[in-house]
Amino acid sequence: MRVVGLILSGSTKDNLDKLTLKRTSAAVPVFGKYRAIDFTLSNMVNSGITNVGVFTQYNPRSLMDHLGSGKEWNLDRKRGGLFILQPFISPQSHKMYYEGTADAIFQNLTFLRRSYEDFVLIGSGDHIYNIDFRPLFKYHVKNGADITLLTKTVEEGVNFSQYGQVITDENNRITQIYEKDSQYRSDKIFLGVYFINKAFLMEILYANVSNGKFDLLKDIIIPNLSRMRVFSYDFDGYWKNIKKSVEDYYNINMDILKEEVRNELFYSPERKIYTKLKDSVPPKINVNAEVSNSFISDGCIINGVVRNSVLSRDVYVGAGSVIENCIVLQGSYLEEGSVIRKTIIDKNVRIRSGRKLEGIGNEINVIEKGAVL
Ligand SMILES: Nc1ncnc2c1ncn2[C@@H]1O[C@H](COP(=O)(O)OP(=O)(O)O[C@H]2O[C@H](CO)[C@@H](O)[C@H](O)[C@H]2O)[C@@H](O)[C@H]1O
Repeated sequence: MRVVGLILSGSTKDNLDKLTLKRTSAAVPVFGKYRAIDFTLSNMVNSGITNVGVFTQYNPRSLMDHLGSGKEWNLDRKRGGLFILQPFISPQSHKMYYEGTADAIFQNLTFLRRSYEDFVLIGSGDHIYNIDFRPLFKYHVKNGADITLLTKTVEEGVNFSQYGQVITDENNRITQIYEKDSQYRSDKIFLGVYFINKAFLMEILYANVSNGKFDLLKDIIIPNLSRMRVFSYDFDGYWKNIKKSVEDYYNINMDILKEEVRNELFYSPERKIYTKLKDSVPPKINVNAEVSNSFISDGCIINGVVRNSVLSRDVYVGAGSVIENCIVLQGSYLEEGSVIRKTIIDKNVRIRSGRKLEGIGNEINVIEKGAVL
């Protein structure tokens, strides 16, 4: 089946506070050496997609630097490959931004029109999961669907006001979607992934975007549900959205210390998660260091204590320093004798000797990129 991939990562709003002051949410580092977008991109490639467009507009530099030519995902190709789709000026439009998800795709309709694929998979750069989409493709065709939405049945404790709640009939056809409604309506939530027949997508975009309907879900699909054949395909694996809150960002990173999450995300031989590789040396744990239950990336040098933490590349931990329940991003440097607990330290931070930093209670401390404390 010929499928073109579109990755939405042009949101101008997220709840990640200082972590997205200088990068877009799809480019936030996760699990030490990855960026959030690696998951959706790898999932698409692992499902046989070889033509992918990435929509971006907010702070795109680090995302573009990460994606490069797409070679890490085997997408530097003569035919198809990776395309960065940013807003642009043309004789038809002087709009310098995407007003919503449908608008982003509509402004790049030429990309779709010129693609030779018949189906479109629309995902988001913010989602952490490992899936084979091919059974979903087959299910879509079997149902004669116009659109298939990826959904998940969730347990209690989900903040429904951040998700779309989905109601289906006995054939899994979607009859109603309550978008970001704080009231409980259904334990099936929409995961922000759409599979659509390309001709159908182009038709609904033509009919709606020029009439000011800029959001694919809220303005186009939800009001027209009864006129479309929209089905739900349930995914029962690990799935998280990185941009919902700093607390979620922290907890997702910490999840990698759990064996079952690690196994599901990273140890499937046929579905690897690819990322941009750097040539840092392997980590060095020195004689008096003590490291336990932690993810340590290449280039790190550890002289102190690291417990229950995730360290990105090239982090230096001085002698006598203690890092506990922390996420430390690339290039940060802890001088001797500092103590850091329940804290996210962004890139290239320097923590002076003897400093003590701690998130209190449920609060997670975040140290801004480049800070010297
Ligand atoms: N103007 C724009 N241009 C380009 N890209 C843009 C854009 N605005 C947003 N995006 C991108 O589109 C995706 C969806 O973002 P939204 O902010 O519209 O919805 P959200 O992720 O909160 O909810 C959605 O996803 C959750 C699952 O996370 C569902 O439950 C919910 O129903 C659904 O609306 C994100 O990847 C975002 O970066």
